[in-house]
Amino acid sequence: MIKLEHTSKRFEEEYAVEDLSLNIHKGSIFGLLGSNGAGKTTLLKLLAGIYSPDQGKVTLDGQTVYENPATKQNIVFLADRPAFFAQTTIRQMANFYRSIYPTWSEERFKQLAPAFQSIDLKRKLHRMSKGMQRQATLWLALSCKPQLLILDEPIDGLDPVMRRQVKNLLFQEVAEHGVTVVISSHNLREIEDMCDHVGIMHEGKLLMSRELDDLKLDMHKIQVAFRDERHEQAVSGLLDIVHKEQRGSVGTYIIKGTVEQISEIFRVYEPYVFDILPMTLEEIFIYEMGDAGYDVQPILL
Ligand SMILES: Nc1ncnc2c1ncn2[C@@H]1O[C@H](COP(=O)(O)OP(=O)(O)OP(=O)(O)O)[C@@H](O)[C@H]1O
Repeated sequence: MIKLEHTSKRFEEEYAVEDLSLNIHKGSIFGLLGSNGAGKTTLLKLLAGIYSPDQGKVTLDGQTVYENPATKQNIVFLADRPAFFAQTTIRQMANFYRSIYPTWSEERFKQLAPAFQSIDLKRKLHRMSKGMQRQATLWLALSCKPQLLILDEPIDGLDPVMRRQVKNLLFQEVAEHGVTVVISSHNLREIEDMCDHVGIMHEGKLLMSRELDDLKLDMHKIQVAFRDERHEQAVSGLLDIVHKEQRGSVGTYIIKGTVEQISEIFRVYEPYVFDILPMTLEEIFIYEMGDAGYDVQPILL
């Protein structure tokens, strides 16, 4: 379990992360969303033990991360801009990683080679394209067999085939080795595809952290047309309505609650239209955050 407790990080007088508490469970893929400057990279660097918190603490399985080599050996952080020693090949970087990660697995490195077959082991990393460098860093990271894999914008710069490949590799890591993955992204749809938990950051704070399935079960879009106007007033008093739009006789409601609870209340009045429509994660966020008092569109899009 990764735990941040009332953690803050300032640069000069400005908070990049402010009084942030968060638990990330082992074996989950946690997606961190937020606009530019929200504090995502700073949070990832706190998790990786690259930054020391100004206040609060960051622990992995109860052990402080910062300045704790024994814990940091279990963590790999891939920055949004891959960094290598000048003039090195992936084979040379692999030797370097092997020297600092006791869990490095040469067998795994070889097993993964077919997934990264476009990468020439002898080519200098600084001569590779950005997307190829990303692939190379992921290959090295997975070969370290970390407990915690922290990825800053991992999909950025990859072509669609490689995107799918990376997603599959991450799913496989979680399923087979119980790795915990934390990913930052601006892209809600990528996060929806890959993650089971999601957090939204804004101005250094965590606005929301939830399990994706819970979010989807907790809010519904309903289209309804009543037989009598008074029925609408009657149900309004019984439901947690987040948003409502009326077009002619058909109303579209966004309502919090389970499908069963909501359906039961509407069905009492036997409306002549009653449909439950699918909601995208983007819509769920917009309404959920709107309900909490935030206009989430500029935060996410
Ligand atoms: N090393 C640093 N020195 C000074 N200020 C910094 C430093 N790193 C981050 N900041 C500031 O902290 C705030 C959060 O930055 P951070 O890079 O964590 O955001 P982000 O959500 O990752 O942004 P982006 O999506 O643009 O990468 C910003 O205001 C940024 O200017």
